[in-house]
Amino acid sequence: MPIAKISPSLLSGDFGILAAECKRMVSHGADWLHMDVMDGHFVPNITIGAPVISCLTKHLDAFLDCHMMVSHPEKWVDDFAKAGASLYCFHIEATKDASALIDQIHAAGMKAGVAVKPKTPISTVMDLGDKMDMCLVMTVEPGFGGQRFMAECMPKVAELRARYPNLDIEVDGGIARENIDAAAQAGANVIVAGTSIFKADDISGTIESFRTTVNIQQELLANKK
Ligand SMILES: O=C(CO)[C@H](O)[C@H](O)COP(=O)(O)O
Ligand SMILES: [Fe+2]
Repeated sequence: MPIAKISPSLLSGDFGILAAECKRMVSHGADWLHMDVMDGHFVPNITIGAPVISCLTKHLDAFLDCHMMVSHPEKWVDDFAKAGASLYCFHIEATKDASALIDQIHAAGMKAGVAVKPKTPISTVMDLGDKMDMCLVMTVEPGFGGQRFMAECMPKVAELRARYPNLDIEVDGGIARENIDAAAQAGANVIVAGTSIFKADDISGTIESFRTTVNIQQELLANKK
């Protein structure tokens, strides 16, 4: 049974003090740290690249969940591996050979994730379930934080969970206390949240409530089988 992993999105943090923001999230109970990498081409925004990850890993020892919103994801695998990224999650829409790219990521020593945009059918990644380490089902159009959660993506999570009971399934975009139940009931166990965590009055309590909700639902799903 996959356990909850809460991965705050640093996109909502202060990039001027990024290492301190990462440490702050870990001190509040974050399991992973979600790093949104945007190239201004795959998505209409630019954030950070491998040099920033490389600087960060000198200051902290944390699981870096890198969400690669980039065209040509094959190009950056070695740079991110050298920089100390833990998980390299590319978009299925950005590559012609996802299976070969997963092999490349594994050979470089990272875990491999595959992301799908809201309008991309889950069938595009269904056969990769035994090969990838994680599937990211986007719940907003990638590119910006602070958008509305798209509940209509939940059937994709449920379909993937039904076929792969042990796969890490991540949801990303607009996740908050109001919709964590829907995400967890569908079967998501890796929760990305930027706005709702960074803006919370009680950050530790928010992270803990996401974790509890996911773990309860995972147990229910496991007992249903
Ligand atoms: O991938 C992303 C945007 O493309 C971010 O991870 C995501 O939007 C998280 O921020 P928020 O919780 O504020 O929506
Ligand atoms: Fe993301």
